[in-house]
Amino acid sequence: MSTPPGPSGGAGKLNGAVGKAFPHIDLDGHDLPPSPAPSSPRNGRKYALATELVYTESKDQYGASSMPIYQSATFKQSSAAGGGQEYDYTRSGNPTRTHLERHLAKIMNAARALVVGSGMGALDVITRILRPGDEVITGDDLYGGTNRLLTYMATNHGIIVHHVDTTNPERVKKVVSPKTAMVLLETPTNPLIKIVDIPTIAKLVHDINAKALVVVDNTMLSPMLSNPLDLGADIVYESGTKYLSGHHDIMAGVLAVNDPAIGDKMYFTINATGCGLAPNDAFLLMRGIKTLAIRMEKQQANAQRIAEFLEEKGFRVRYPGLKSHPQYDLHWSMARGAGAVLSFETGDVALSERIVEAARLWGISVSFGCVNSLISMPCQMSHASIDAKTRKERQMPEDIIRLCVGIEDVDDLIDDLSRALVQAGAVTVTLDGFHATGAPAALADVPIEESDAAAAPS
Ligand SMILES: Cc1ncc(COP(=O)(O)O)c(C=O)c1O
Ligand SMILES: N[C@@H](CCSC[C@H](N)C(=O)O)C(=O)O
Repeated sequence: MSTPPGPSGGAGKLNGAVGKAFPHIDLDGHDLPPSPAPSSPRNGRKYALATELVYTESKDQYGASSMPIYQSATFKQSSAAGGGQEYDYTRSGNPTRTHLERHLAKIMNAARALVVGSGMGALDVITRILRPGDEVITGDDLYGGTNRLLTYMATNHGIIVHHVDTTNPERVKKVVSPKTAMVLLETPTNPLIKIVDIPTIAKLVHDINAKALVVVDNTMLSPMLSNPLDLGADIVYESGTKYLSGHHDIMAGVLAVNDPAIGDKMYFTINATGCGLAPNDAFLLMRGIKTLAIRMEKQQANAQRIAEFLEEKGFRVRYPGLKSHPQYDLHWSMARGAGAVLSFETGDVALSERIVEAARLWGISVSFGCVNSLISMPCQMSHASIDAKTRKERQMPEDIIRLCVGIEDVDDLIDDLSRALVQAGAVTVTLDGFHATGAPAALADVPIEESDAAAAPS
């Protein structure tokens, strides 16, 4: 199979990183979608992001090229009075964690970054800023765990949560009030891959209530593709379990801010509750970050090919790298890439289940952002904590299949998906290609190349 051009040429071309002198032109000379100018350097950032990801100035006394793991709970003090050392106890601070936090602050364009034990742990730290009676505005296509934590806060801690369609800034505007303490945004949303206009919402929220905090979950893009602090967010958090670490071998959560007062509040919570990231996990996260650019580039190129393949076959595909995405321009005005998560519908839950279970190379797992490709049914897996009634109200299709694309050979991924579609009965293969076999709305009617047909079971 030949490689089709990506979104406006070169899927996953990281223009901010690749062509910093010419931010709208990638090195192959393709025009790229409009994107914001590279963010202004902060925290001593001198190079393009791909370089900064691997570039660190370790203060290690032996010049170790990789920051050592300070696997120590406590640190010797030089005097009974405490001695004023930087570290006394790992819950309060640890050199490996500090090294990672400084590195993250640099790549997230933040004055300060903090790391905790998971993405949900990061959101928990943020929600502890809230007081009973505070109002939170958030989306109606929200990660299941985020929905669960906000529901818990509403039930047990007197927080009022408004779920609105955040893809429409006017809907957000209608509910912002002096009681609004926080506006929590995800973009692209998961699993419906809807795009939220961060700059417009941040401005309208701050214009109405300057004290309201705009919080962005950047898990779906990572700092490689977006820096929401530069788009008007007050707090950015992400699950480091995903793209940042990239290998599904740790859980981690990352927080980033520019306002030192918010940073101090969050640090207080981390020390007080003991949720800071352990040194060994900090080491692994730091190691993962160094390959973020190259992983992301390959994952996006693969995702683009797969999204185009499924769309060509007649499925309804949601991916911001496709020109058919209704918010394509908005996405590219805020981000430097489309990411590697896409979803598609079959029109039939049982058919979707059969496709998922027929895949071999694609692992049936929750999570995303890893080097391995994953397939899942969000309504039954990652978003199962949102009850069926709420899912229906929020128009989440029960049959939706989510693909989280890894770094494997893309033709192997497409062959495996083709075979799963055939085996599941979504399509049948004849000598002249794929033919729909079931309910028309559920099926793709697609000619495929002979090599794909050969891969399908008879
Ligand atoms: C968008 C999003 N935010 C936050 C989280 C929470 O991250 P973690 O699993 O690391 O707690 C997840 C997934 O779990 C997610 O998909
Ligand atoms: N059983 C877990 C599900 C985690 S979902 C992980 C990830 N965010 C995804 O979207 O796949 C839970 O209940 O939290």
